[in-house]
Amino acid sequence: MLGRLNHVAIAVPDLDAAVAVYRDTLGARVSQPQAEPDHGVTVVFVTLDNTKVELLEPLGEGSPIAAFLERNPAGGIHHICYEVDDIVAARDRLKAEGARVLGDGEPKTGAHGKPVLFLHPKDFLGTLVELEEA
Ligand SMILES: CC[C@@H](C(=O)O)C(=O)SCCNC(=O)CCNC(=O)[C@H](O)C(C)(C)COP(=O)(O)OP(=O)(O)OC[C@H]1O[C@@H](n2cnc3c(N)ncnc32)[C@H](O)[C@@H]1OP(=O)(O)O
Ligand SMILES: [Co+2]
Repeated sequence: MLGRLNHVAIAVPDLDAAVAVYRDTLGARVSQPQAEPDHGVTVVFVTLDNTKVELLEPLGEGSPIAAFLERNPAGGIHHICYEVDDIVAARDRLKAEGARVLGDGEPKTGAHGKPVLFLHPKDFLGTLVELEEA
């Protein structure tokens, strides 16, 4: 079911400071910040040869990453995103196996303009998993 690793996401308290670390200290290619109000985050993508790193800063009230940053004030790895060919088929298969799909269970449009879903970290070895349709 799983395809490529699309991105690893890092939640950060200060996006400008995080961009400086990746762009200036690590010498990586970084995108412009992209507000994603439907997801409660602002995103910057770091493009690597084989995958991406997604830097996430909370946006607005009730951001889904707010509690994570309260527990990890310096930031930390927040989720891992895998590509799937058919996100609805993947969701239905995972639900049938007892995995919890977060939110209302319907795919939302993610930062790449493609459908995404999130799976509960307690069902996946303590790691929040995002699925993105390839
Ligand atoms: C930009 C769009 C998109 C893209 O295209 O890439 C994105 O990436 S959007 C990214 C932000 N959106 C989301 O993360 C949506 C899905 N996430 C959620 O709904 C919530 O974050 C959550 C997973 C339900 C957790 O919310 P929280 O408020 O922290 O809930 P709890 O406090 O009840 O936590 C329950 C339990 O799970 C542990 N936890 C929480 N977050 C993580 C995590 N990121 N990784 C690992 N474990 C996590 C938390 O510690 C609790 O554990 P216990 O204390 O042991 O109960
Ligand atoms: Co993501």
